[in-house]
Amino acid sequence: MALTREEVLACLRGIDAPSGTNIVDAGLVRALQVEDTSVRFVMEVESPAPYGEAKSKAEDALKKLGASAVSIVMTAHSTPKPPPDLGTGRKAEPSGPEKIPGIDRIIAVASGKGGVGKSTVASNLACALAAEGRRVGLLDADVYGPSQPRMLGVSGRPQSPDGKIILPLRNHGVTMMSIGLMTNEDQAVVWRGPMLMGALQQMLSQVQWGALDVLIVDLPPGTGDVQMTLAQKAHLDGAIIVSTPQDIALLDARKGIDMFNQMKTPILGMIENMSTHICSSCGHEEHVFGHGGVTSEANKLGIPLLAEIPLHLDIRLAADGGAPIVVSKPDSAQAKGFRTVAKALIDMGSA
Ligand SMILES: Nc1ncnc2c1ncn2[C@@H]1O[C@H](COP(=O)(O)OP(=O)(O)OP(=O)(O)O)[C@@H](O)[C@H]1O
Repeated sequence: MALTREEVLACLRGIDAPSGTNIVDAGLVRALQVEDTSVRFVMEVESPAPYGEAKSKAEDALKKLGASAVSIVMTAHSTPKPPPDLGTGRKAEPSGPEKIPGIDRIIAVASGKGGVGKSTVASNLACALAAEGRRVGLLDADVYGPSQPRMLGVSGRPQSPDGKIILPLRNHGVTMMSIGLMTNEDQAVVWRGPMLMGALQQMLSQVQWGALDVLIVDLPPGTGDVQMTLAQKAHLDGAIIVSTPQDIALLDARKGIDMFNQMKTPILGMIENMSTHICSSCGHEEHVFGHGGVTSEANKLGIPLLAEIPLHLDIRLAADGGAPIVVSKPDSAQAKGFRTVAKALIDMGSA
């Protein structure tokens, strides 16, 4: 049976940190994501060794509670190649949402569920906006599955000449930074500063973005701490919600919309991804995940439907190959939806 965030937190309150306080109240549980029976979170610790026992107890307790998959990532010092000093390793200081100097607008690309194509949409939108002449940044804030380095075809570690400012990477006209570029490839998150949330804030303020018309932020799926932190720390000009048409994805998308409404972030629109499938050999059209679900949901909620993006092999191959479809086949029917959204955002004054 699906677990709720409250059940998971209550369960984790039964696990003590070495200080004697339980790991939730000790502030160690961060970026908690509960999806059906899968639970993921980050334990923010200075050094992992003393917390190993608490981690395994938490895993056992969550499995007993009914979790089918548990992923707990400890933030810790990376030994072989320390990333640049991102500051003092302090907690994000409490402050309200702020405009980031040099960045005119910030748009979050979000989804309720993982795997619906949020990162594919974010990278194609960023490249399509760049092709329209906009100055575009892309921040990959998906701490669990950073995929933008692969999608934009960039690799290598960002340089930090003075140990403070981080120089982002650039490809296809897009300036990009990803948490994935600051970690070792086989580790989900290893951060020198102990605070993941502080790290997100620092990515916004210490990365040398230059002057941008728009920064696109690729969020982790769901409605967790990263989303909240972003909305609290940065002035978000709008959110785009990506969903596949089937009910279960829409149900989660609705939660995302609710969260943005509560945070007073305007929803610019929804995108239905994997809308129709056209067979690349025979041209037959079929609706793998149903069709029109997002359109009717958007109508119901009074939110614009920005595009219906087909499920097409070329979109996946382009994303995996490091040159999104709007770059590799800009005139194709598969690229059209993304390019239309980019133009619409510019027309609305949102990008
Ligand atoms: N319209 C599409 N046609 C074909 N393949 C697609 C399409 N959209 C996304 N994909 C593929 O589906 C997979 C998941 O997409 P993506 O990583 O963008 O999802 P996501 O929502 O960002 O997932 P997560 O949040 O879990 O990282 C990728 O392999 C991507 O290439």
